[in-house]
Amino acid sequence: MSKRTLDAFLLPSKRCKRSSSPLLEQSSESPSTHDSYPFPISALPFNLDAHILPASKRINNLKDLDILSFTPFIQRSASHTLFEFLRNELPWYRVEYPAHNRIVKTPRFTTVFGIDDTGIFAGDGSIVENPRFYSTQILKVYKCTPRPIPSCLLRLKRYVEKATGEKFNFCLLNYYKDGDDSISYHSDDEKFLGKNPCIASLTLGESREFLMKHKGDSSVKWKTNLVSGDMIVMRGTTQARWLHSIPKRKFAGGRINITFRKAIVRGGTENYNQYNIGSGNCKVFKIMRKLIYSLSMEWKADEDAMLNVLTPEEKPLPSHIIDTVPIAVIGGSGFYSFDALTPVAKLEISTPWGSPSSPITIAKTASGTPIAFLARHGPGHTFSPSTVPYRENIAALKSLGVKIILAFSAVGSLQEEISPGDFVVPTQVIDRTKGIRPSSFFEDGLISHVSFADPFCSDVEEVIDSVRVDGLKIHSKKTLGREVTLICMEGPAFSTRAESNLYRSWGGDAINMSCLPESKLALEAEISYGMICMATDYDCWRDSEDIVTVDEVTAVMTGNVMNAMKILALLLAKCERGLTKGLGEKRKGQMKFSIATKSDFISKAAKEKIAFILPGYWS
Ligand SMILES: CSC[C@H]1O[C@H](OP(=O)(O)O)[C@H](O)[C@@H]1O
Ligand SMILES: Nc1ncnc2[nH]cnc12
Ligand SMILES: [Fe+2]
Repeated sequence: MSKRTLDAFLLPSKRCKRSSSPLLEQSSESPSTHDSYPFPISALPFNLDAHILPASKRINNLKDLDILSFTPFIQRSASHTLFEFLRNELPWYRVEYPAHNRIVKTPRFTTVFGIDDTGIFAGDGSIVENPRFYSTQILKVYKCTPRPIPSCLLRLKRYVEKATGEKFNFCLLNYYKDGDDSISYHSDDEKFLGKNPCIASLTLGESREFLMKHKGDSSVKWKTNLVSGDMIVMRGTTQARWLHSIPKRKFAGGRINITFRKAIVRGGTENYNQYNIGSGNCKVFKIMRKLIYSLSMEWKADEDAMLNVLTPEEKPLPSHIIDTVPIAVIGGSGFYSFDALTPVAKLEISTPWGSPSSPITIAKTASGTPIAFLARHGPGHTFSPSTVPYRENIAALKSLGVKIILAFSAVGSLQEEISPGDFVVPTQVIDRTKGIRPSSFFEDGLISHVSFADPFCSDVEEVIDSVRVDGLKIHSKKTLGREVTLICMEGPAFSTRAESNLYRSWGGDAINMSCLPESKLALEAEISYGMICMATDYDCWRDSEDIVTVDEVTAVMTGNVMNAMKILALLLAKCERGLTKGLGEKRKGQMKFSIATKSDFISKAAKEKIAFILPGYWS
């Protein structure tokens, strides 16, 4: 099985005939290795030859400005796949360095590869003097350890060199993880680049504004919106006479910028490594990369899902969400962010009931379906199960047009056969919350009594029950041959032994604290809601050594992330396909049978408020 990220998995396979120009898989080249790399860097698993567009436009109508603009240089959809690949495969650094008695924190991730013109890498990775270098300098040991350009970036460098007629020896990359990351006004005019350096800058991922102003006259300005796949080449006196910046931008998703440069002397290598790798460790993305790597190595394709994903469109992702978002994922304990798909926006939504637990992240699958992600307890787990703003969460998702919710939850097992690490798909709930959570959208003289006989949408339940992951036990109506009952308790303390045994005597299979009122509110909002539970412990009914602790819940959850991601990839593909066949429509229009209050008695304010989740009922 070839190596795939979640995005790549959702892209059409070679067998999918509907794709006009898919990224063809490249014959398997080994990863690049070097003593200076923190881990081997994968080769490009796809061939970009058919996705390079070398036509450019020259912009030199302002004084001292000379820019070649390629819009785009790499076709849009291929550029997003490349973004995902580089974000996951490269070692990224958040460099901090001392300057003027303070610590400067670089507001973006960076990484750099290359060596200045005085040195070259020999076949064994050692550095030798460049015989073509005309200086009489004798190669001294570098203070830093230069890193050779890995094969994935060498391929890109060759495309760029061919299109520009220039030669480069460095790839310096910036990763702006979201709109809070930025770079202030500067110019790339270091002496070690020589006079009038040529710098090629390639954008991948989210679009960002690129601002330029003249050094001598700041009223002379130029700006452009750099979209994924675009490349600008700054030449001539551009660096000497102009400054450029990427300002912060609210709600922007991730963007990678690759600059190709040519350093002439050794000082260039020292400088680039000091400011873009630093002396710290590469954090965050190394960990994520490992997770995705091992996940994709073990990947077993769901053939059905593979053949039915839609062709990705050849258009840039919009910087703001204009489409509706049909599918949402709610992450529970231990599942606070959704990194496997590229985020395209972060939305702060306010509802008539207030704000949700966290900003809602929007990502898109390869076929372009937007997916919303919301962390139930907040990104830092700051809401207890009793204080989660459930109404705000469901209302915010509904306002985006969400039809299907896939809700994840960490649960205790109440049955011997459900071991920690197993997944459970509940079909029934017993409410053991204490009435302190607002559990209905209907108030203020607008009364509704909806049937909660089926707390989960049977269509979504069926989809969840249809996916299987090798080595993972899933307990469901199908495997157990009966209803699967979840107890939802108030908490925050876990149950007493007497309670735990009582729940077992009631036929409880699993226990959590957060299914309610979430599933009830989803029903009121006519959203098809299903829950995927991950068993983390045996609660306290079994014997004294087995008493549940948060540490245990977190540890099991951490070990389970890979299974959650695998299930999620399959579920998203199935739900996406299901949308075209009516999945997510089952509860539509159902609420009209539940409203008890006569229309004339409902206040205008109450109608307006409820229209946020049920638009059109009284319009
Ligand atoms: C952290 S242990 C108890 C906590 O875990 C579950 O959270 P979630 O359902 O959001 O995964 C359980 O419901 C409790 O809120
Ligand atoms: N034993 C337990 N009881 C309630 N909620 C839980 N979430 C995870 N384990 C749990
Ligand atoms: Fe720059």
